[in-house]
Order: sequence, then structure tokens, then C-alpha cells
Amino acid sequence: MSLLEIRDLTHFFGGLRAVYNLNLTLEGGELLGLIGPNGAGKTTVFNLVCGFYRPTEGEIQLLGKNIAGLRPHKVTALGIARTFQNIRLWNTLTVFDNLCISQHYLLGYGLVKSVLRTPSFRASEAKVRRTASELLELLGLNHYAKEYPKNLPYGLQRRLEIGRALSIHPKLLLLDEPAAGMNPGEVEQLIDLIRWIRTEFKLTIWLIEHHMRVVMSVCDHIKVLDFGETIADGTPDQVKQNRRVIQAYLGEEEPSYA
Ligand SMILES: Nc1ncnc2c1ncn2[C@@H]1O[C@H](COP(=O)(O)OP(=O)(O)OP(=O)(O)O)[C@@H](O)[C@H]1O
Repeated sequence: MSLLEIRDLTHFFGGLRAVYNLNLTLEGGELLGLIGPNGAGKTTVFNLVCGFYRPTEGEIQLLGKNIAGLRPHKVTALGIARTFQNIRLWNTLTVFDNLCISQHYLLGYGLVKSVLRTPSFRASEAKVRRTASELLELLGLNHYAKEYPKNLPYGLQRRLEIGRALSIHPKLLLLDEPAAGMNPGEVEQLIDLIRWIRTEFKLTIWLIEHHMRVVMSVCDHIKVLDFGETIADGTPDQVKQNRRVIQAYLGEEEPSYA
């Protein structure tokens, strides 16, 4: 069974057709890229998958279960984690606490157990802290554990946001423009990080990205949207040479594969 299957997904914002008739299958372990000019509908697709919007039409199945229209916390609980185009970290919490609080939904206790500090509460808390510590170590963020996110260099804030998504042990990780705002050195580190987390966590990853070097270096397969419609689908080499893709990008900045 495929990890994710999207069938005939369409979404309107009032009269604006943002996504039209999207079909897609994502197999476990795959790294899929979603590209297209500004306003093509990419983030809307992520928002539909994550439950931020209920689709106008269509199905989204995670391991055979229809998740279209489920609330975001339910989608997260089923194993889909994401990062955002504009980094969204809890800036009043430390780096370590950012990695703990993201796991709150995993904790199987309510107010009474937390007030009484029952053994199951303490065991869950210990597990959360252990996961956060492991991620700090794995992502090379140990030195920043007590720091506030806004004091971290930009590339490390992105890394923390990815760590926070990983903390829920997702089956599928959605990365929305992780290279946005990065300098060339940070972009190279990001490419290494994406490759590494894919292997280390045996993850399926779906990536939206404008930075063509990132897309072409890490993706197995790429889907291209323009005005909400799929205009190409294939390997990085196939997509690079596709006439419709080149035309879609010519209206704005031509993609640079450097
Ligand atoms: N909440 C919303 N309400 C109304 N229109 C929206 C909303 N969100 C997105 N849109 C519109 O839907 C279309 C698709 O937007 P979307 O953000 O999904 O594109 P995108 O491909 O992610 O663009 P970018 O690469 O610039 O982030 C655009 O025309 C956008 O203006």
C-alpha cells in the first residue's frame, strides 16, 4: 500500500481555483519535490494534506485512510509533520523546550495525572526529554539547548524547525521551502541534512522548494504545478528538459540549476 495517495484534489478560495485535479502517489521512503512558479498552489496542497483546509473536492489517503478534512492535530497524530515557509518556532521557549512541547500530543495523560505526577506521567515526561536530547545531539544543537530560537543563526533555526517535526516520529515529513532565506553555505548544509535525515530516520519526504539546486540534488521524483494544475511529473532530468516547465518559469525567474 502506498504511504500517501491523492486523488482528484481540487481547492477553491472563493472564485479562485488554487489547486485543480491533483493526483499523486507517494511510496514509503521516496523523496518527492513539488515545484512551480509563485502562486502555483504548492503551499495550498500542503495545507490541504495537513488539515488546515478542507478540500473542495478529492481524496487524501494516508496508508489507505482518508484524512481529507481531518483537523491538523489529528493529521499530526497519524504521522504527518511539517515545517513552514516562514519559520514558526516558539520563541519564548528554549531550543530544548521547543523539542519537548512539540511532543505533547503523544502524552497519554490529562490534568489529574499531571497534577498528581503519577508514574505514567513521569515515564511519559522522561521519554519526551530523552527524545529531545537525542535530537539535540543528532542535529548538532547541543550547545544551543538553553538558548532561545531567535538567537540562533538562520540555518540553525531551520534545523531546529526540522528537529521539532522529527520529534513526533513522523511517517511523512513535509518541508515547505526550507532553503528560503539561506546563504549558499547554509543551502549546502541543508542538502546534506535532508539526505542524512532521510537515511537516518528512514523517512518519506515531500519537499516544496524554489531553490533548484536543492530540488535537483535531493529529489527522486518531481511534480510541477502551474496555476494549480500539474504540468509535469518525472525525474529531475526529465523535468529539467520539459518544455512546459521551462515556459512556466520564463514568465518570472528562469530556474537556475547551479
Ligand atoms: N487563504 C487564502 N485565501 C485566498 N487565496 C489564497 C489563500 N492562500 C493562497 N491563496 C491563493 O491561492 C493561489 C495559490 O497559492 P499558494 O500559496 O498555494 O501558492 P504557492 O505555489 O505556494 O506560491 P509561493 O511559491 O509563492 O509560496 C495563489 O493565487 C494565492 O494567492
